[in-house]
Amino acid sequence: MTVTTPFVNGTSYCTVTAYSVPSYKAAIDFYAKFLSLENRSSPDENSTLLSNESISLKILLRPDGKINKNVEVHLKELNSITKTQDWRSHASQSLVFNTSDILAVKDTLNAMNAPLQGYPTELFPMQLYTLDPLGNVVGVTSTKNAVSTKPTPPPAPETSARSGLSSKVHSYTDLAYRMKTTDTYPSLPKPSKKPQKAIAVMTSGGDAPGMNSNVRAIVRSAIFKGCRAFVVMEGYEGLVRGGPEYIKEFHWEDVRGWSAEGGTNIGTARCMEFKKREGRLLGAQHLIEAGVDALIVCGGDGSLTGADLFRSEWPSLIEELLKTDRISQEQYERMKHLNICGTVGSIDNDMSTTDATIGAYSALDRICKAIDYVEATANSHSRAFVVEVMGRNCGWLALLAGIATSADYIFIPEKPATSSEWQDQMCDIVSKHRSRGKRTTIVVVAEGAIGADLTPISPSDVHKVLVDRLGLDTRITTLGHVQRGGTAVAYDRILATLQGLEAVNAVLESSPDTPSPLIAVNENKIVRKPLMESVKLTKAVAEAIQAKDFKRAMSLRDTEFIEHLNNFMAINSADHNEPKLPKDKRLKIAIVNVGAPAGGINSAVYSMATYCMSQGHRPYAIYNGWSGLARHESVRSLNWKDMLGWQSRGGSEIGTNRVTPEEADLGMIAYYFQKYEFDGLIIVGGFEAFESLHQLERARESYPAFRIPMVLIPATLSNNVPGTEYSLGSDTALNALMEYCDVVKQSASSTRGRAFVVDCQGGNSGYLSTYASLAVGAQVSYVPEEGISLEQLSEDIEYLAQSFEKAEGRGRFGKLILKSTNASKALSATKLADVITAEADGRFDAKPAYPGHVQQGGLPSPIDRTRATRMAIKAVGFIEDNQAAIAEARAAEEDFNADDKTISDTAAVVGVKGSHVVYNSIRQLYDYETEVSMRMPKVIHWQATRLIADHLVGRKRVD
Ligand SMILES: Nc1ncnc2c1ncn2[C@@H]1O[C@H](COP(=O)(O)OP(=O)(O)OP(=O)(O)O)[C@@H](O)[C@H]1O
Ligand SMILES: O=P(O)(O)OC[C@H]1O[C@](O)(CO)[C@@H](O)[C@@H]1O
Ligand SMILES: [Mg+2]
Repeated sequence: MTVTTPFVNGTSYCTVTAYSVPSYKAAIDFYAKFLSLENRSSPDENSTLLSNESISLKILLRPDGKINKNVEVHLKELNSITKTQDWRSHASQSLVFNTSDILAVKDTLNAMNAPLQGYPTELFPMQLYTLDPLGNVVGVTSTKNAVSTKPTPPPAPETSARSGLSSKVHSYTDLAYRMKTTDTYPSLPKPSKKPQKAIAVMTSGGDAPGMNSNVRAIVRSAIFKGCRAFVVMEGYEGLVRGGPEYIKEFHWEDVRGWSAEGGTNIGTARCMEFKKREGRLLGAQHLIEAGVDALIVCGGDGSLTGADLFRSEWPSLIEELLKTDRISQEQYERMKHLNICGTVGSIDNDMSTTDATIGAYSALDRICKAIDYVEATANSHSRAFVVEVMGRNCGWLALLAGIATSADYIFIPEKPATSSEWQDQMCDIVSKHRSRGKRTTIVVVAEGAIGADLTPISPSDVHKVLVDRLGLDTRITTLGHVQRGGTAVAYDRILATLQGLEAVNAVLESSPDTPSPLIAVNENKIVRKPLMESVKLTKAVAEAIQAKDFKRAMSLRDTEFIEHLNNFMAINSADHNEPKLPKDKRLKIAIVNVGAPAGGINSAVYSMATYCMSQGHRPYAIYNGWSGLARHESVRSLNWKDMLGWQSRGGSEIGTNRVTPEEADLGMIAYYFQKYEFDGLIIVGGFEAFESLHQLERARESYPAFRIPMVLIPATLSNNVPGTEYSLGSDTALNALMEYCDVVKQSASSTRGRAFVVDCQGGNSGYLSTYASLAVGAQVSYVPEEGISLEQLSEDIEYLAQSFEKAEGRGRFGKLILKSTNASKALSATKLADVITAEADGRFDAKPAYPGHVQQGGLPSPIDRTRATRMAIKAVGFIEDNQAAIAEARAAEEDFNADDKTISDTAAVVGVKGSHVVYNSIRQLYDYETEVSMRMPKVIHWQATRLIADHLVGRKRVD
């Protein structure tokens, strides 16, 4: 090791270079120790890892004795300097090294001329550099040991348990780092006087992608909470059969790697016996025999109806079991109460009170991909396709697929029509589309589609009409079980995981008086709903349909379902029908994309424009962002035919760039706004779009043209726009990254002891890494909000090593480490992989992997497409609703007061917060809720998700 330490009293800088250090951790620790300023030391950006075993570290002090700002920022990256959680404080904090500190350094240096903690003296030659006030080196004095500029290799090890380290060095490393040797897995339940809870999970009904994530989360969370975890194999069939073959205890390792697997690994069935009391009686007996006192059922409406019935019957079932001596008095006493909880798993999305069921978005993904494929062949032949999708009693899949693929017509059970009505309607819209130049026709038919007289409508009925009445060359495609196949999309993995955790909490918290809960999701929030009422509501929909009370059926569906249906009808009719609004209410609305491309941007433009047309507004696109407008007057009114296919296309059809209005030319932009007489503006994009809205809002005082309602639809894979928990594109990116990780993980699994460090995009936001790590079950994720603390890194390496050790004999499992690019500028994924490999010391190795711009995704995910439609229509609604507020102010030229809250509220961000869609004024967001220099919201909504991701893989946090 070579250490050079230039400094003079009270002046410029102090450099430490440590070469050929036997271990990275040793180098850092040595460095910290020798400065005697553990809390203030850090390498700077020039830190280089020379090889697996060498590192160069440097710290700079400014002439005024303060640490250079870069270094300050860097402090959080390589050593959590102030041990504070608030990483942002580093950016503004000045850490002052005063003269006495520097003298202390000098003394320490001198003291270190003696062998330090096992390092031979010759490894620590030093120099004092004398600097002029500008920081130039004007003199060099060598200390006792002459400096060696060449890296000196460490001495050969004498004896060591770990190759490459001398025994002394080894002990130094261990001592200095207090290497964690504790088991990082949550401990299994310890014997306790209190009876341990035993929680069982089953999957039931049709399998759904994401069920495995649900089971994994329930098993691990139950164990983590000191309970025993059981699985019931084959759904209710397993309960009825009973015994250890069907009701099995599961351990932590039993669910390893399950997130990336489709279907359900614990089996499912449709069990007729459970529908009879005798079957349920057997089920109760078997549960009691296994000692299970809480049951979590992951299934659809049928399964949860069964669960609800089971719980309500429980007292009478156990009474009977006791009376007939099938259980003991003691078992009876212990099991007087059965806790039941539902996590809704079904591709149909047919359960009331939840926005989504586990598996529904995966099935939608399969459907949209299939329709996207069909679209190409349909276009080539100018054909019509009738696509049948699943959904026995629920049209959600057909409806959302209709929106996401801009299908021409859909059939859903909730909105039946008489035979002549649907035939006329379908033919009318299809022929209008055809006459305007559309070469393809896509009609989506839900499996449960019915006419007003309740007779089923089959794909061949539809086919016949398209052929007979319109003469279209028509084909039928029945997607069938392909829709349930494959691995879960990120949303389902995450939803299933979060619901699993909440289900365990719910059964542990519930008492005999609490109604059984169902774990639901409303917008972005996991919530508990009463199971019985949800089941009742769901049944009521089917009953209303049977009673031909379709209005009621629709009113019983979630408001989001109704919103989607109205949206579909509006964008589908575009300018083909008489506009809804009277002439005096019709507006000129502009849309512009700002920032990097993100999945769903085109869908937003398409939906905004078609919805505007249906309302009677005139939609305009500003091409190529603000610079396009300022330089080339790139404004065009959007017409329907030009946008064909945009709903499902990736990238940005109207072009985008990062230039803000002030950078482009605010004056010119205002001039064009005035020229085109825009009544409203929709900006779609990420942080630059956010900045743009802020600039335009602030410029209202000087430019009357901006005194119009303006709204931002957040769209960026970084998901860092203040005012929303969700930005368009973040789901597409998450899926792209997740699929990449699945592939890389598979490769890692094929090589013994292999981990991959995956470099993730997202700017200063760790959202993508965090959610991807939850979706793929990554062992570790590093994000900019936390940086990479050396202690944590050290802990993680040991934990990974243990984790590899534990996986031995249980099959091969590759491990993933997800690192946001900005989590550390010094440690790229490559360097991090090298450091980890060196520190793992032969126990495993790490390789870097760079998905890069693949993360922007190809085609937008169905979630991004359908949310884009929803947000675009909400954005147009915002512009309509705010006309009056701003029009008045506009008229009062003289006294225009941009600070008036009514006025400033007319420039807002539309976003999702918790369980609501909200509009937040840009002023409020920019002034109070944004860390502008970091391009981040002040409050990160997903902090808890990081802990959950860690918790589910058993990663231990150092602080
Ligand atoms: N009314 C009921 N009483 C008792 N058990 C029931 C009842 N309804 C359904 N079950 C049980 O739940 C199982 C699954 O129900 P079903 O086939 O309706 O699927 P599901 O849970 O609705 O899921 P999906 O619709 O996604 O396939 C049934 O096979 C049966 O064992
Ligand atoms: O796989 P099975 O038992 O044929 O059931 C098919 C049914 O299951 C579901 O996929 C889920 O309920 C329905 O959409 C479909 O009607
Ligand atoms: Mg069902």
